[in-house]
Amino acid sequence: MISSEDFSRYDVRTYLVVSLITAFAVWYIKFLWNRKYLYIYSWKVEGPLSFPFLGCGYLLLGNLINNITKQQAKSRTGIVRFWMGMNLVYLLSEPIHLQKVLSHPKALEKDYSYKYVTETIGEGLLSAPVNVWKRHRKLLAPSFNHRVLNTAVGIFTEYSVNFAKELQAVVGKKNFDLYAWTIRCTFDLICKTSMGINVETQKNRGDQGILFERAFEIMSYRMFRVWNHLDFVWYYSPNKKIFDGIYSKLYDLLHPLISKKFIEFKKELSGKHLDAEIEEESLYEKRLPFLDSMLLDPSITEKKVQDEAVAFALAGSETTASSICFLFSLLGLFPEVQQKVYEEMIDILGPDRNVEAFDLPKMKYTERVIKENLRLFPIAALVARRIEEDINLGDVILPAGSSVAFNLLYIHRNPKYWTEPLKFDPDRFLPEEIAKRHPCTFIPFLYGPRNCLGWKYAFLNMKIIIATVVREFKIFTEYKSIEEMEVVFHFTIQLKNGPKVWLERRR
Ligand code: HEM
Repeated sequence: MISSEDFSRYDVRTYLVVSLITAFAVWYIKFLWNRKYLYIYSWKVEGPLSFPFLGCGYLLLGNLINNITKQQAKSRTGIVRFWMGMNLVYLLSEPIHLQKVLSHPKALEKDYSYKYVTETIGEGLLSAPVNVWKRHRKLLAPSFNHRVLNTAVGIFTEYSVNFAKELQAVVGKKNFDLYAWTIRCTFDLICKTSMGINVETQKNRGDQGILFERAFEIMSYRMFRVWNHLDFVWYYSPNKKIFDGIYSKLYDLLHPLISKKFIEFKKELSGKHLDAEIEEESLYEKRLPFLDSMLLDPSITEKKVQDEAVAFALAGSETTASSICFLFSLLGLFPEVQQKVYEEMIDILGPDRNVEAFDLPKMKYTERVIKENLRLFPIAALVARRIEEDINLGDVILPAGSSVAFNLLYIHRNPKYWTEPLKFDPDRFLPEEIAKRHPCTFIPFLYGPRNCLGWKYAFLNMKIIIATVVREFKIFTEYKSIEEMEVVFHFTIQLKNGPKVWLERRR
């Protein structure tokens, strides 16, 4: 028998549940109504099946980049829309669309998902909101022109020579961990050139750089596995603990050194009048580590410099190291290309001379090889921006509040613009061939005002490493074709089964 007390308790519970459901339904309808224009616009563009709340989240499971590429390959218009949770995202691939959006002043803000990058590594250029980004980019850009970069060639050479010496230890060893060896070199280099700090991971065989691969993997879990967006899920996830461990290793290494530098620099500058022209000129005359140009701004805080240092350490070392891994596999796969690179280096440098700044523009064939490597394997393969104002692409309007994403792997292998896209052919980058293509068919460093700040640095770094290594070693790989070189996406792309290379001494 149900007593009257039970009955009223039951009544109250029902009342509470019904009220909660009604409140949620009202909130949800209002939420949908406020965003109705997003839904109306989205219906006009083709895209995969999506579910309430989850959107097309199922595409993000498994091999994310492959799943997205398959969807794009089906598209007739070059625009695919999909819902990432409640976020409307347009995937663009037509060069004219890319050019318009990437140069648009209201498409400079990074996508919502970068919030998780900021939460984990702070507000560096990579993920900073536009107001912070503008100021920092202006301060840092002068350090990344050819003239200033050339002042650092001696450092790049010294570290690359050490890299080649270190590699002697793995000669003949099949499937050694090339990434681990390479990132020690690129990490030491970025710390030295951008912060003026000797971290010596190459000498000590340190693991800070190696951990970045894992850090990027975890960061992409946070961004693309939508349940990790819920703070309480992330907070208790084992990945968070691993990430925090990696971050604190990096922080413990960089923080005291940067802190000391910050205090010394501010002391040195106090009372001095800073003239913009003198500041820039001083970069050429007395080589300053790149991040020092930030310290010239009296309003800059130590936290901002720390955030930028971490962003540079990640963006500047991991990308170049991964790119070198792809490149070495390709040089192993195409020995005739490797031979031509070797001959070019012998022509320019002879067998023993170190690279100097004036040698770099002469490395024309090697530059084409680097570009063809970046076409086939664009390291930062998936990037996204937020649309703050409606952008009209002709047939389609990208509504304010939506996002755009660019799958560079698809753009760079699109058969509409690249004949035999899986053929490794550096001569696609002969000047006369480049002239035939739209500039946005090849955008490994993106395009427009928020492109990669370090692209010239990356070329310089890669050219010097290649010049040093190919004169010492012949590179081999177990891969038999480019099709076999399957990639996985972890914020950057990596070879699923590693570079599979080994080295033999040339002399
Ligand atoms: C092969 C090497 C590299 C590739 C393929 C690459 C690619 C990219 C791409 C595609 C972006 C845009 C990311 C986005 O919008 O989400 C980017 C941004 C950036 N990269 Fe690179 N990068 C490379 C090397 C470097 C190096 C060596 C540095 C530093 C020395 C660097 C520093 C940066 C910075 C600071 C940004 C943020 C720029 C901004 O928002 O203003 N990158 N990079």
